[in-house]
Amino acid sequence: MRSLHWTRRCYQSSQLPCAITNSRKLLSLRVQRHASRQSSPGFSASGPANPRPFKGKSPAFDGSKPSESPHKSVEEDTSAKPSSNNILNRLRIRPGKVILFSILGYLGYKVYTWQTDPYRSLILNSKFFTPFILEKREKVSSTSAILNLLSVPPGQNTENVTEAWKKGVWSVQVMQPELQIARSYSPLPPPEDAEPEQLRLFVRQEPQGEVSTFLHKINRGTLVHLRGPHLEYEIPQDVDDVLFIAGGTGIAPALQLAHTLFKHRISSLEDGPRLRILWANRRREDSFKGLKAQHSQEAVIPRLRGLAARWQGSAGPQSKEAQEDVPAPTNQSQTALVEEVESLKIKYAGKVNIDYFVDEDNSYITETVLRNHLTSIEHSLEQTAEDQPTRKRVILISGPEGFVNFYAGPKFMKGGKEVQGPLRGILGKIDLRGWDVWKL
Ligand SMILES: Cc1cc2nc3c(=O)[nH]c(=O)nc-3n(C[C@H](O)[C@H](O)[C@H](O)COP(=O)(O)OP(=O)(O)OC[C@H]3O[C@@H](n4cnc5c(N)ncnc54)[C@H](O)[C@@H]3O)c2cc1C
Repeated sequence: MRSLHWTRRCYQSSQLPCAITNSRKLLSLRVQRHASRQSSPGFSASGPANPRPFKGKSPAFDGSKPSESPHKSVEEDTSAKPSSNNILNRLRIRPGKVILFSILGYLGYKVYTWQTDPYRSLILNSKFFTPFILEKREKVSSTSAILNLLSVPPGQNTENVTEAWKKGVWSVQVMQPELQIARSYSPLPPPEDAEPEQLRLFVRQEPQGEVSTFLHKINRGTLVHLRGPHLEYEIPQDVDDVLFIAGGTGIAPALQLAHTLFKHRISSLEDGPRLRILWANRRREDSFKGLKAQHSQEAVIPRLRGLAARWQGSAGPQSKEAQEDVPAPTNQSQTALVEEVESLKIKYAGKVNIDYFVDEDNSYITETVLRNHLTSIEHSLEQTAEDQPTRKRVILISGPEGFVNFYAGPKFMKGGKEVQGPLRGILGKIDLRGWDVWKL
């Protein structure tokens, strides 16, 4: 401000040489001010101003390291704590690229594990639901049908299903796609000419039952999703006698067991174990043209009528519509399932025995019936085998929950798992002497 004042005074007095001298003074003053700003105390709060402000060497000019620069204190402070950005900057990698490569790497890993997952090639697996196509549905009675399912795509690995057939009784879960709920079903043994990728389910349609109704309503060609196999009972290798008490669709595991015992376990029929099946149905049509029930005389006892109602459990009475659907017995042929059951007796003559019981005919599996069967098995063994005390014997019960409870007592949930629970019911009253019992 002082120099400007001088300059103005000089012009006002028209003293030009004075003005030139003042301008020179002003210019030199400005240069000094600029120099002092360059060596500003802002860089060094307490230290003296740079004694050689214009002669200071810039690293850009002489190639010396940043530490030799007059501005080094600031640069050292920022590089002392390297941030991830600094590292990426030094490596010339942009964060966007890192994210992109991470996603690509993850997707690559997923594709690799999916390709090499042993479950992927299996027809069925216990982890995921896999698709099958409904090829055929054969009506067995007014309420039940056999569904033929084929795995898609064909040619998949059937190893685990073959293994399940060798072990014993197993099931698959079927998914109802809209409600996303699943129920268990026991596949029927494959017929002689069956494709390995084929599974057959014997399903009774429960009134208001979600999954069973879905399976009875879908059209041929519909995809059905299955998960399994789930082993329900591994048949002991050394079993000699099996008594199988089956209620309704509970015949499916009995046929599985026969398949395992006689198809996979024995080298000759003579060495094979003996299987006796007691099959109870509510309605005549379910086992029509099976052998006449042997115990119908004692079934006339009125008390027994109540027993059937007890094991029928949750299914409740048949609807009027369903009753009208029942074909007249005189026009009926042997059902597909009875045919299969009967064929066992022919194929494995002397080893397999089947008795039918029908509520409508007042024939029931009573305590007396059970006692008689157990006695007759023991009696026949006395005549055929000397080592009978060492024989391995098993009683299996399969059917609706009420049926199993009625004969052997309920199963329990323990620690999130289903356990057998104590033996109760009719079998709980009988001295079983060496027979093991398994509730399915
Ligand atoms: C290991 C295993 C193997 C099996 N194998 C077979 C097999 O081979 N074949 C077979 O047919 N079954 C089999 N079952 C039974 C099967 O899993 C189902 O329980 C059966 O099909 C009924 O299922 P759902 O979904 O149709 O009936 P759900 O919907 O579960 O209904 C069950 C019952 O409750 C009643 N109910 C449901 N909703 C209502 C309502 N709103 N009001 C009143 N009542 C109602 C229905 O009437 C029905 O009787 C097996 C079960 C197990 C555990």
